[in-house]
Amino acid sequence: MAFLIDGKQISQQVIEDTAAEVAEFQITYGIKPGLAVVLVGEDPASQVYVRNKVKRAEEVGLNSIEHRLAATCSQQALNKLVDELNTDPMVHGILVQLPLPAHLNEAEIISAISPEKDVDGFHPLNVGALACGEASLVPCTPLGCIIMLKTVYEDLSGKNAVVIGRSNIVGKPMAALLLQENCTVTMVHSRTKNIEAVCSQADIVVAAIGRPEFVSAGWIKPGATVIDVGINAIERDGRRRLVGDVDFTSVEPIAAAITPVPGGVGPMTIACLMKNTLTAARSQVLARELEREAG
Ligand SMILES: Nc1nc2c(c(=O)[nH]1)N[C@@H](CN(C=O)c1ccc(C(=O)N[C@@H](CCC(=O)O)C(=O)O)cc1)CN2
Ligand SMILES: [Mg+2]
Repeated sequence: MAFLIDGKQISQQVIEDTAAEVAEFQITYGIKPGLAVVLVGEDPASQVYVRNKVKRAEEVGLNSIEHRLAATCSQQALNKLVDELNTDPMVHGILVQLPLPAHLNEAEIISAISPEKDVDGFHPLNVGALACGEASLVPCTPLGCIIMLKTVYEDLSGKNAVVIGRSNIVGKPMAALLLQENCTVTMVHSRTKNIEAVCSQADIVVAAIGRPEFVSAGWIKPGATVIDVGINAIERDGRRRLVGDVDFTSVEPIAAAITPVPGGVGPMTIACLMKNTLTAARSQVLARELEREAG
């Protein structure tokens, strides 16, 4: 039986640590770090995630600001809101919930967010900084995966890690972070040949492909650690269920450690957003102090 990497418990610790640091920040600087969450439209899953983000932000003591725009809102209106948030000194972090309705250009909006307030770590400047090993604001889901992996391994150096999926939100930044931890990293995707054989060599498998229960027992080396980023709603036995990208039932007896779905990576994503907001607030306050000193 594998060790269950408990995302709920680990995320609670991240939340508590961040709350303590937020309280200290407020004492030192006399302001609360501010997080603005922008939701466009009424996608039911996005509404749940945004509600949870706002709830967690309040719990850690952030100044939480929520903006809701209609699904029909124009690119111009969304750009205008982002511009206003960029210049608002009470806002240190800006998050635009994805996916956006199809008529809106996601890349343009992500690039419009000021890089120092980009708590999702999706802005091209932050992506570049991560590639150079210099990032401070890194995407929340991969950051959460690294924190979970560090509860299993004291040192990730030299581990063979395979990342399944090459999305900008998870796969690519995940590979960059694992590389920063000195793992030997392989990325596999829909065009990879012998994907199963590649995965079965891995000490660490991170599955982020968005296909329910795609990774099965034959893909996993006995004793490997499996991080399941997938959140897929399926119907089984007439009931709606959430399953990951990993076939938990067949993989769990083979792996040494595994994340469950739900209760694994998901809660870590939200906890890391709180952590990133504090990081962003600290660096903005420091930058302003330096500007003042320079006159
Ligand atoms: N701007 C962003 N958009 C999206 C991101 C993101 O990081 N930034 N990630 C995902 C959605 N997401 C956060 O936004 C997210 C997804 C899932 C969870 C979560 O806690 N899931 C629970 C199960 C929830 C349920 O019951 O439906 C779990 O896994 O236990 C948190 C955050 C895409 N968009
Ligand atoms: Mg992919």
